[in-house]
Amino acid sequence: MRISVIGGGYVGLVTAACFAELGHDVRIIEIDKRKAEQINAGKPPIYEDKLEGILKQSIGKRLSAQCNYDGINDSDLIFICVGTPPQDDGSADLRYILSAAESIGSALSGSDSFHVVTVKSTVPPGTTESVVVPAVLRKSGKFSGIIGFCMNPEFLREGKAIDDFMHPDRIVIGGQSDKAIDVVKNAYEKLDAPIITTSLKAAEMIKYTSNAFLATKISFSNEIGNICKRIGIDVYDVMKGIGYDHRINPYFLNAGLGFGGSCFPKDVMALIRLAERNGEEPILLRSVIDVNEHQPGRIVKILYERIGEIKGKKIAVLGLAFKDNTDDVRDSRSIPVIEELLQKEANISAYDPMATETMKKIFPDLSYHSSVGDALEGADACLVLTEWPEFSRLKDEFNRMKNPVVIEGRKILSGFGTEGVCW
Ligand SMILES: NC(=O)c1ccc[n+]([C@@H]2O[C@H](COP(=O)([O-])OP(=O)(O)OC[C@H]3O[C@@H](n4cnc5c(N)ncnc54)[C@H](O)[C@@H]3O)[C@@H](O)[C@H]2O)c1
Ligand SMILES: O=c1ccn([C@@H]2O[C@H](COP(=O)(O)OP(=O)(O)O[C@H]3O[C@H](CO)[C@@H](O)[C@H](O)[C@H]3O)[C@@H](O)[C@H]2O)c(=O)[nH]1
Repeated sequence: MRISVIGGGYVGLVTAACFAELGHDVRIIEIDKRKAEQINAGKPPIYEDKLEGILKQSIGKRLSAQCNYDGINDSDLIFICVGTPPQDDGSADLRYILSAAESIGSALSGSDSFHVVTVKSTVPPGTTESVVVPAVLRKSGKFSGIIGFCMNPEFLREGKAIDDFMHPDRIVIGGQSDKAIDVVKNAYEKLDAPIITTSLKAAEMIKYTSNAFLATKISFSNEIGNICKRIGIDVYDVMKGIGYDHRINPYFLNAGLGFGGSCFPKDVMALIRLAERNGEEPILLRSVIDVNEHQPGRIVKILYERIGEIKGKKIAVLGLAFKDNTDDVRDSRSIPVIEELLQKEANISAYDPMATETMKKIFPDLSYHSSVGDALEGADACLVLTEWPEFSRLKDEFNRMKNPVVIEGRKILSGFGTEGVCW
């Protein structure tokens, strides 16, 4: 099958690489010339496990990137994977979606064959119908039915994106017609996963609901963790105890600094705005955000309780990425922690296995180190902010600190009597 993927960012690149791996001919349209060149050189602009290997195998054969929309009228299936960042009020900014839809429409204007335009970006319910369909039809000069429309949300996690794409729990396809849905189904035919077909709007809502539910589990664990901390209970024991109940399950119950990344905070906020605009009071979703906003401040409060005045002290910060196995720092929980430490005039000594360069764009003046040991040298305290597995193996490195005060965001260290933010 011939597929075009609009947007060569995280989701676009992973989607394109995986479809190429599944044997399709894939063209990426990425307006950022530098990114398109990097992709064509087999160098992913983002770090993602296994991505570079797949890219190198496919590029120039079944996969290519370009900056314009030329030739997409050859494609049976076109995926829109552009960003939907938050606006100032938290609602989703749909300008990239609109612009991509208009460009697709113009590019399809001369074509006589059937194409399916599929939104993979996370968009508020109603967007495909009210923004994408009219823009594509207007610019192409075609009628509904000549072009098919689907919405196929993506559930990949950064750091595990290739495996998530290739082994999904389910594939959700919302569509206007069976004919359009069948084209999308065919693209995935080599994958072994249940396919759920719905309306366009329901598919869009499934994505927000999935992220909001997972974020709710995390905020719930954090609230229980905060109570546990007060009364001397390890919340990780408690969550293990409830996670064996199959109605609950053990996933996404890890308490700590809360959820970061480019999806959960933005998508829960967008859902809140959607509810409000439709006259609903999203009481629970607001609490999910409230709990999340408070977690980073807790680690600084514990730090103050342990070492007193923070001004002028050397604080080692281990972990900058929003989670392990990525160099992505978008909405990382380390950002509010570092901001508060800087406000209190701490000297920050930072280390991350992968995210130093990305974090330098936000905090250029921190003292960054290339090893944990160097970051810990002479430190008055250490905060562990990201759940990198390599931190769980740390031992002698802590001997380089001035004071053995180590406070963890997530429970990954063992055997040091370290303290956690909520246990
Ligand atoms: N990052 C994730 O893990 C993840 C997972 C699932 C879903 N999503 C959703 O997928 C969407 C994309 O997220 P992302 O993280 O890949 O974003 P991103 O910002 O990394 O990538 C978007 C890319 O689209 C390009 N672009 C913008 N307008 C364009 C246009 N008109 N034509 C061609 N290219 C254009 C940008 O230059 C950028 O490279 C968002 O809606 C996001 O919520 C993200
Ligand atoms: O028990 C947990 C699990 C995760 N987190 C944090 O939650 C955030 C998000 O983690 P994760 O979901 O693993 O990463 P993402 O790449 O943001 O993936 C989420 O967001 C994507 C974009 O929408 C979806 O596609 C995925 O299904 C969804 O898991 C990170 O800050 C994690 O540290 C916790 O605090 N506790």
